[in-house]
Amino acid sequence: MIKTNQVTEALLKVRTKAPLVHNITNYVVMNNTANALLSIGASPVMAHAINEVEDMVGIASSLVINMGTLSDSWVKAMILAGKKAKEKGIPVIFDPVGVGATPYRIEVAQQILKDCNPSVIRGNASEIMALYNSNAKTKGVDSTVSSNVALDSAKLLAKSMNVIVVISGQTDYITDGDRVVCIHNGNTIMQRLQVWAVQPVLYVAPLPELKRIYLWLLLVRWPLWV
Ligand SMILES: Nc1ncnc2c1ncn2[C@@H]1O[C@H](COP(=O)(O)OP(=O)(O)O)[C@@H](O)[C@H]1O
Ligand SMILES: Cc1ncsc1CCOP(=O)(O)O
Repeated sequence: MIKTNQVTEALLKVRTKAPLVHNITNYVVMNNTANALLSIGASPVMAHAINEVEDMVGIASSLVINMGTLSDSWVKAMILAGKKAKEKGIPVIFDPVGVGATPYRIEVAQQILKDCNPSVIRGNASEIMALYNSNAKTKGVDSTVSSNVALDSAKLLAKSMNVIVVISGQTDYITDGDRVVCIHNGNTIMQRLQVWAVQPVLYVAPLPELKRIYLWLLLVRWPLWV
């Protein structure tokens, strides 16, 4: 059971410390991601140059890896940054956008899982199923099944990798493999627009108050984050 004061304290910590959040994220969501982080009091930075990602991780409080728009140099940067984050002991939040759609995305996602040891994985149902079972196929960046269909895969993935897995969809699920938290406030209009979830940590200002719980749960579970 999450207590209200834990939630308030976590949010206050973010506002007080304004932690630097290093994002390597796709071109589609980049701007919304920065604004969402700013609106909760964090300090975002987007950096994907191979020559600087390790230094940026060196001064960051967490690293977000979103593989929405991939290229070889971006993948190299993601791996370098992820390894450095692991070495430094800061959380890595992984959004395996479109995994299962192409062999390249499956290969990259598996490499990130192996090398970067994420603390949180956030995806839609198809992505979570494809991450757990690389034979599962997806169509693109949107899910072809509803979020409850992926719950077993999410739990098994969470248990086997010791991560928190978040499935977004009509109902959002958050699991550590044993416990499951459900957030029932989806709206089909949101499915028709890009970047509502943006990142695992970024349910913020323009959304209903309930969405913030999503963020708080993650912060409470990962106090090191801030
Ligand atoms: N099928 C759906 N029905 C109702 N709401 C949905 C549905 N799919 C997604 N949503 C809402 O949109 C939010 C973002 O989910 P998703 O589209 O998977 O994120 P993103 O666009 O970042 O990939 C969810 O948390 C949920 O509130
Ligand atoms: C349409 C599209 N194509 C590649 S990434 C992307 C957006 C994905 O958004 P999100 O990172 O919120 O899943």
